[in-house]
Amino acid sequence: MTLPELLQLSGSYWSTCTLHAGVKLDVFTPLADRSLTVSQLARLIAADERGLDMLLNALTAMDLLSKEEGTFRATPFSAEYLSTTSDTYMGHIIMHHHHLVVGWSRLDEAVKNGAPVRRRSSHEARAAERESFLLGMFDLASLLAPKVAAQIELNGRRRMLDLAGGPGTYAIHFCKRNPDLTAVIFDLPTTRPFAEQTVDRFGLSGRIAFRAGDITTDDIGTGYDVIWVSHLLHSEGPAACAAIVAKAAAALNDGGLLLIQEFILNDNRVAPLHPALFSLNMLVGTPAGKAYAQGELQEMMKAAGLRGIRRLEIDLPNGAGIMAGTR
Ligand SMILES: C[S@@+](CC[C@H](N)C(=O)[O-])C[C@H]1O[C@@H](n2cnc3c(N)ncnc32)[C@H](O)[C@@H]1O
Repeated sequence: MTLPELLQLSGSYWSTCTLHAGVKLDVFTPLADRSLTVSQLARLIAADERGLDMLLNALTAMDLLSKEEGTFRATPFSAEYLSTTSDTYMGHIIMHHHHLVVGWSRLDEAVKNGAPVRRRSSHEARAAERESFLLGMFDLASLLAPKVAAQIELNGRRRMLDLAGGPGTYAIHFCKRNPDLTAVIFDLPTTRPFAEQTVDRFGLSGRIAFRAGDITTDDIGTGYDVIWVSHLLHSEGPAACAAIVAKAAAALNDGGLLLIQEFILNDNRVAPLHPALFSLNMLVGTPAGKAYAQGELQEMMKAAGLRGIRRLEIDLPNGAGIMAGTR
């Protein structure tokens, strides 16, 4: 690393906060299909003109707006991803990132005390935070689930459990891809409205049911041909994860397939970068969560009595990977 790169890294949260403010104030939606002056937009979103002028100029400097003759307009890119009117709006995940900033700013405390410094997104979030978290999961998973579902052979498998499935994005895409498949999304009771709305939007309410419960204490049912566990384990400590994997293995039919998607660390735990940082995200936000190394996941699956444990050859961003094992 060079010194300019170090200083750039240190101050890069300024750009992050500028993006978050733009999304939080929803400046992109009114600018998606027309140009407005600062005063016009300030009236529309009830903001101070001086502050908004600075924000819009900075967003223009960041290539998220264009400015011509004193009027601002969204770029085609920001109209596609940052306008609430777009089907590919990414604002929920950006607002989820925004809610995490306060916790990250106290990372040093979490490291000193080994304890979280913010509310847990899945269990303790306020309504607006829960919405950004769950719909943000939908934003992210929607980019990957069609590709994942296309690369995992589920021929002959009829019943899927999407364990901690959140809004059910993966259950939806696995069902779309496999016409004979039905699915159950298991998640906390507070997730139900988000999952049911999403499933309904895809016209799959007849094939995908929601089952409310806490994986650490409640029954998840039995008789599944495939169980998909995506981005759950990192929120729990090793003992709880081993218990979850064992519970999932026990809920499979003989020959059933367990699939675990996580941000997976190499066994020396210093790479890839995203899982290494994600571990810290779990430190600030959960009592015992962390990113797991591939060897740790393999051990949990082996201890649960699974066979044929392997990492699927599916190329995913951010160090994500999918482990598979058969009962
Ligand atoms: C990071 S999200 C992942 C959602 C989805 N699996 C995906 O990959 O898009 C984690 C999900 O686990 C759920 N969850 C966390 N702890 C849980 C628990 N103890 N019991 C049931 N669900 C839980 C959360 O509500 C959330 O929907």
